[in-house]
Amino acid sequence: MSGFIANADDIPVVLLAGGRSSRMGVNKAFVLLGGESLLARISTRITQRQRKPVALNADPDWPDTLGLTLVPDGIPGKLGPLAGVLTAMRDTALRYPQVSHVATVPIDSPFFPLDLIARLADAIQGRDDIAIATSFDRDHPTFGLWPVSATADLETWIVSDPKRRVRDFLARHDVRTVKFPAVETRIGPLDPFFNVNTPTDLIEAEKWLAALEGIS
Ligand SMILES: Nc1nc2c(ncn2[C@@H]2O[C@H](COP(=O)(O)OP(=O)(O)OP(=O)(O)O)[C@@H](O)[C@H]2O)c(=O)[nH]1
Ligand SMILES: [Mg+2]
Repeated sequence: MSGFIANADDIPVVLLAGGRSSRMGVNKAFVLLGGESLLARISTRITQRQRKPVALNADPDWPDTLGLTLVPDGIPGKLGPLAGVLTAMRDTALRYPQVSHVATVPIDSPFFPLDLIARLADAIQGRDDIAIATSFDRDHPTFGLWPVSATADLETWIVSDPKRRVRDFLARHDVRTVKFPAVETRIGPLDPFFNVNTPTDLIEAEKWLAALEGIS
């Protein structure tokens, strides 16, 4: 579809926190980085550029949403990150019926680019396009813009595909990838999508945070 424009200001954001945090051993959203929980950091960072209220995809008994609207998965069984994406799409269709896309941002990447949603939105060329972030030649599909028009396809695929690999779902759609550059720090280049999955990652994230002080 030509002439389609995805306006970043119209795109709602859903933070993804519906995983098991099995590698961290405790709920990742509440581990502290620089004295602040990952969830609080991500929430503050996203609201710096975000106009619409931000929702949180997490378990229904989540202890503290920090004022974000809680949107638990509708399908049981913790079927992986795309279960969170599906929840985001469904919630968007319900609450913002005019909107073409929803953005997802996981709660475990505290240095994600501030221009993330604007740049992903710029890459969208049609109402049905997906846009995902890449850095250092790696895709980061949990940082994505997802067309609400793909909801039915994801609903069917997620309960029928035996492997549920994100790249297999992406292969069913038109995907735009957007490259984000490394962030220069005092100790070298940082991948803006540095991911905190383990206690060791958290220690490394503290180093990056210190190396960024006064920079971003
Ligand atoms: N809704 C939902 N989100 C998920 C699910 N699995 C992972 N996610 C989210 O997808 C993002 C990437 O997942 P991971 O980094 O592997 O996080 P995780 O699954 O909590 O951690 P591990 O158990 O250590 O793999 C995180 O923001 C998770 O919260 C799921 O089954 N349902
Ligand atoms: Mg992760």
